Amino acid sequence: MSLISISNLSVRLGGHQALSNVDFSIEKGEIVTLVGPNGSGKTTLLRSIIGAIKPSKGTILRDVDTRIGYVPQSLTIDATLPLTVQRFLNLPVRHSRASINEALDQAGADGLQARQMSALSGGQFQRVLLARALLDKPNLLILDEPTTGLDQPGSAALYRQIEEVRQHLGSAVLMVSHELHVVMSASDRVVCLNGHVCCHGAPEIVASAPEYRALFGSGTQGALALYRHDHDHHHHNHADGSHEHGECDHA
Ligand SMILES: Nc1ncnc2c1ncn2[C@@H]1O[C@H](COP(=O)(O)OP(=O)(O)OP(=O)(O)O)[C@@H](O)[C@H]1O
Repeated sequence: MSLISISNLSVRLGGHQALSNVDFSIEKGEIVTLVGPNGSGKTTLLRSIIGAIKPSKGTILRDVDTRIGYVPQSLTIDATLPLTVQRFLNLPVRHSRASINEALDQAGADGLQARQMSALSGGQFQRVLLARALLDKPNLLILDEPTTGLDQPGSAALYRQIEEVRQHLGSAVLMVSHELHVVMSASDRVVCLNGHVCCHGAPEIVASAPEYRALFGSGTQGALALYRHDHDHHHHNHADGSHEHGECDHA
């Protein structure tokens, strides 16, 4: 059975239709990247998978063996609140010192135990979030734009760390990424979301799809298009929210 198997998922948030009729699954050990413009429902899909958002329609099935580790897009910690890394990793559930040390080590954040959360650099903070996600030895690691706020070298280093973790744990990885080289080189599958699944498949198949090109284009313009998502394809049946793969239904 798939680690996660989603069918016909629709989510409404405060009167807004965030997701419509999404089918999606993730298998053991695979790396799946979610791409899509801002507001396209990527975080909503991830939060639905971890059970933080209740779907208005559809089903999300988890294999009994599925253990999820989740790294959120951002986490605000009150800077006036004294909170060491060690204590943060013991919330809400206490873990042994050995497990905490091991998780920090795997996340490349060894030695930060006694530091204040509010005093960490962006890269260290993301690594501590990664360590927290590793505490329960997940076989599915879910990361929502893990390199947000990091510069290029910091971001490359974090992706290397994630790859190391994946090899060590043999876990599947589901992540949102805006970084083209990561999407293209490090994913088994790419899912392009825009309220519905626009397009999905192996990176090279998705890359040749008009929907993907509308997102990525080429060069700098392509990187910008990722955020703009010039939508030059037609959505048949979009008004009723039905699923549409267009010319990219190769998966
Ligand atoms: N609590 C809420 N109430 C109403 N609308 C919401 C709520 N949370 C999210 N939305 C809307 O749902 C849509 C999907 O949001 P989501 O955060 O999933 O997008 P995203 O693809 O992760 O975006 P980004 O790339 O900017 O992180 C957006 O239009 C957003 O404004």
